[in-house]
Amino acid sequence: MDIKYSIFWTNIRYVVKGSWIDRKLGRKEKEILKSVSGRLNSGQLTAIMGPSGAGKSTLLEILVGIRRNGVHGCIMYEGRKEKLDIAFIPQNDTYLDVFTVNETLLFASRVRFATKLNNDEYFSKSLLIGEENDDINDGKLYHMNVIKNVLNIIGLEHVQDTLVKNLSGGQKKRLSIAQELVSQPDLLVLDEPTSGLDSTAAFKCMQLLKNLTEQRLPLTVLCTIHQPNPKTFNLFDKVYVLSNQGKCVYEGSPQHLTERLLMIGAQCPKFYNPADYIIEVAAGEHGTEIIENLIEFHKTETMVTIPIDSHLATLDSVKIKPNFPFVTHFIHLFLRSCALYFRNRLLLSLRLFTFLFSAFFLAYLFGSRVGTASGCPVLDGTLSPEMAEKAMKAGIAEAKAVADNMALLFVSVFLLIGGALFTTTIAVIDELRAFVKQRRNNWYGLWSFHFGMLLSDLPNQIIFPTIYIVIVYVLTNQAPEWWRFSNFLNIFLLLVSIAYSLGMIAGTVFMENIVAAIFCGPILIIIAALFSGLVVRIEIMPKVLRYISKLNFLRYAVEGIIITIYGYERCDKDVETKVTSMKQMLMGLIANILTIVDRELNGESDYENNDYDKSLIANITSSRESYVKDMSDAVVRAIMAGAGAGREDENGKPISRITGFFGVDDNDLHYCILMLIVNVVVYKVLAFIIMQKRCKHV
Ligand SMILES: Nc1ncnc2c1ncn2[C@@H]1O[C@H](COP(=O)(O)OP(=O)(O)OP(=O)(O)O)[C@@H](O)[C@H]1O
Repeated sequence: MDIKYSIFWTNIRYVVKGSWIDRKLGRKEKEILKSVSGRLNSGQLTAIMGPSGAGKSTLLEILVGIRRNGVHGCIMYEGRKEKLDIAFIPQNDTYLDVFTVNETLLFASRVRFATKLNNDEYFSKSLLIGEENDDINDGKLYHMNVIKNVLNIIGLEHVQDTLVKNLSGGQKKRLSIAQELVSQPDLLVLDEPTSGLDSTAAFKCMQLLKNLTEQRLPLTVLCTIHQPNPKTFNLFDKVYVLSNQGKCVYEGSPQHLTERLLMIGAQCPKFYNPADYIIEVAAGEHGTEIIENLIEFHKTETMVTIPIDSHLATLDSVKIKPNFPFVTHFIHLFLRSCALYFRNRLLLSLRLFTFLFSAFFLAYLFGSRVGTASGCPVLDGTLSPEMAEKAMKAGIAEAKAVADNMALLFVSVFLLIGGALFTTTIAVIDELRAFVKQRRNNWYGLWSFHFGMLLSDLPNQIIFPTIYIVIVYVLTNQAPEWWRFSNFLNIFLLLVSIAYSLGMIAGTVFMENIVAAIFCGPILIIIAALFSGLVVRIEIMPKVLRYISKLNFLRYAVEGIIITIYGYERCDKDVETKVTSMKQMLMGLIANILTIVDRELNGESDYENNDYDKSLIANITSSRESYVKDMSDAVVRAIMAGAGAGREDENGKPISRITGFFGVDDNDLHYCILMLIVNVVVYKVLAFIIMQKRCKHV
């Protein structure tokens, strides 16, 4: 067999230190792999075997570079090939269920082909297409040919138009292999490709891999396998067996295994599967001596000989690190995200429900008059005992209506935040799991993935919330001014955009635990609500918490919405005229009363001789003008406050009582919007950074 390259690992130790809490609790570090060495030759089908928990998957992940922390020893490469393209297929591969087999492969072929074109140094025509169809300039034809050939090799032609979610377990495993084959990696690494398959399906899967190493592709395959049946076991060119102590007990061909066992004095019983026997030995079922002997034998045998003219380097340095073509990948990923968006019926229905159905329902529930409540004084401009009674009742009714409207606005805030946050969390987890594997296998980069997803979700972030806001604003008769509507809409769109980023962050941080990711949503919303001034007024918060509330995007959204709806002269001229007229009437009334008192007092002789009364009269007379004005202003304000609606600004203009209740005034609006924009940018950048960091370590 022509060996083009080898990968060898020497004295690999893997130590798990445990978390900070583990260390504090005195839990010791755990050595999972204890100085294991071995070799992988190109063009061969190699299996790592061993009892459960021996460290098979761990070794595999160390070799492909997924696990780095706690790894000691070295992994080297020797051969003439400059660069090595390694594809890793995890045990539980992730699929985008809503695509067909053909679509899945077409996407894989397109993005990987674009990468190859962008990295000339390792571009070569696909060996998967025949001579007659090798026109790589005819993109569509090229991909069709690649897919046709891969499907033929893998044996999935008959299900090419089947949705991935409808494939059997074995077919899914084949699809995983097919996705990687379109780009012809040099080394295909698979963690338990036969798990969940019956022995016939497992044999077929391994036979396929064996054929790949022998036939049309110059492929090398390394995989882990549990307990292959004899037929499957004999397919391997080499098996590498780990003991339950994390040490290698055998490295060599399956056919030589019984011979080796004999050499150390152990005998595989007749009619017994040698694979089963060596696993029993490795698990310690036949005593420790036999294991020790096998380990010793392997140690003396593992003498790595390197040809003088070979290219020797660390495996890391020869792994391909391609430059990704951003624009091409962005287009493919954008189109894929759009297709995912529309094919994911559950999410689409959830979004439609959140934004459309609930808009009509809330408008119906709150009624068409709820938005007309302005929180302004409801005095009728006359001064009479009946008026005071009427004003009191009207004021209370106004206060209740305003409270209803506030409830509607806040339900809308939480509905739109929740809708964006939850659906994004679910969608991100789905796409991110696929991304991690595909990124690891050099399909495409984070930038194109992130922006493709971001852009494909823009309609969701703009169109649905806009429809919701239009329906609610119009049907509940909110203030009929264009600028108020557009401000209101903008604030909600900014809010949805922030919620989208939060959903991304929650989905990214907890991508391995969907329950935790979903649970994060309500927690985030509750914390934001607590510091928004909605649940607890900012004024009564302890000073430290007041500062914290300044970091809260929801505070700016709530204040912005209140000013937009109730600020900026929401109380119209009519209200102002009525209040002024009432004040004047009251002024006249008080002035008349005082004049009567004045005259009465002057007519009494006693008062002429009494110094106290004289000064009283003088006081009343001299300060009458301002006194009467202040008095009437105070009485009208008291009526307004007592009636539960409306108040005055420092210039005596009537304003909605809601802005006062929340301690905001008109000048804060631009600041609120600015802060919301800042929050949008901060959360978007944060989502990207977290995604970058998170995907690096998965
Ligand atoms: N990060 C970790 N922290 C603690 N223990 C770990 C960690 N990773 C792996 N282990 C332990 O290392 C051992 C080997 O795990 P590994 O998954 O490699 O076994 P395996 O041979 O592939 O088993 P199986 O065949 O059951 O999949 C197990 O005991 C596992 O619990």
